[in-house]
Amino acid sequence: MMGSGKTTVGKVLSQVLGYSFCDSDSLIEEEVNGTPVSDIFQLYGEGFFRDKETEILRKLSIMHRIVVSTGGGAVMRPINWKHMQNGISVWLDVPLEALAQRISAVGTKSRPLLHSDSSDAYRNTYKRLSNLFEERSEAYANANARVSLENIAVKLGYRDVSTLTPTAIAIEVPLSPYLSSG
Ligand SMILES: Nc1ncnc2c1ncn2[C@@H]1O[C@H](COP(=O)(O)OP(=O)(O)OP(=O)(O)O)[C@@H](O)[C@H]1O
Ligand SMILES: O=C(O)C1=C[C@@H](O)[C@@H](O)[C@H](O)C1
Repeated sequence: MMGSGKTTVGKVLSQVLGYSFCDSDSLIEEEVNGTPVSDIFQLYGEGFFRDKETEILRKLSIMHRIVVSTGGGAVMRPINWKHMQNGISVWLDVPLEALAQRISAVGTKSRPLLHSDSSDAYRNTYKRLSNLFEERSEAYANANARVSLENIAVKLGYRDVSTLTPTAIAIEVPLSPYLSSG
């Protein structure tokens, strides 16, 4: 989901593994001459963005030793799963309240599916995230692994998921069954 920390945690994970890191949104922006995602949506529409996203995921899927942060909506196209299944997919499951807090703190301008001029940024963001999550939760569950911030917080004895650092989250990604020791 948007704001779940895919980029932040993904970068830490790539450092731990000694892999390179790529953010699919950034690659799409580069391909459209440095146009920000929000402008791509506005100028060319979501369908254009989604086609670029699929093409970028296809290219990334043949690369090795790389951690990819995808856009939160990539899970909705079956063809994207075909590409993602060349690697190990991880669902970073963050409570919607925490997502809405993070996103409304920085504003929704760069996130076209959440943006509104509502005066109550938290409530608006929470409502839109809830709708998106309802549409997507089944698709997220296709991931090879789910990393639940709520579960990590309970395990570490924290009351609030916002106390969890990106490193504490990255080390909970259950990759050992997939990585060879050689
Ligand atoms: N564990 C964390 N603790 C505190 N803040 C965090 C944590 N993880 C991410 N953040 C903050 O939340 C915001 C969103 O994080 P990030 O950009 O990594 O998410 P994302 O899943 O890549 O989002 P998007 O898909 O919308 O680009 C950033 O401001 C980031 O600094
Ligand atoms: O969840 C989504 O659908 C999106 C997430 C962002 O990373 C971008 O890919 C775009 O804003 C759409």
